[in-house]
Amino acid sequence: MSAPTPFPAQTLALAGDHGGVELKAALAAWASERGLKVLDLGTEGPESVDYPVFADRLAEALAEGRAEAGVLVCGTGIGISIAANRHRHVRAALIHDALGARLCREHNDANVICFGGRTTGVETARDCLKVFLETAFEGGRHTRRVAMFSD
Ligand SMILES: O=C(CO)[C@H](O)[C@H](O)COP(=O)(O)O
Repeated sequence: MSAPTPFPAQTLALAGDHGGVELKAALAAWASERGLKVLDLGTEGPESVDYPVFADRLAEALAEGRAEAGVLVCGTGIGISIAANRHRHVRAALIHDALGARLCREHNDANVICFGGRTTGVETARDCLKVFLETAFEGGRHTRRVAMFSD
């Protein structure tokens, strides 16, 4: 059931706090069915945990080449995206719709997509993740701007 993807992600890492645990599980199952390797970095259950820890875990997995793309989920997706973007190699986008999912790849070369488990439904998040994985970075004028993130 694997589909060709212009975003060369073979392994998708997922992480999140207790506010995102159910959405993360649904997205992990979807990604696995789609033929992606899935690296679930926790959290596993409903016990309260601190989302920066999980943003850091995912950033480390990307830096070490254990995954090429990531999904982060907390209650709103806000805190975990802020935490993830403190890492220079992470370009994390908090996404609510398919247009955002497309544009964060085309314009921003996002390598991590973030969702709110308390704000975004499973179906919407799945649609957004599909678009995210199927959309290539456009390059051109956006290359210069994205390079400025790490200057
Ligand atoms: O969305 C989040 C951060 O942006 C967290 O999931 C949220 O703050 C956790 O809240 P609580 O401890 O009340 O479950």
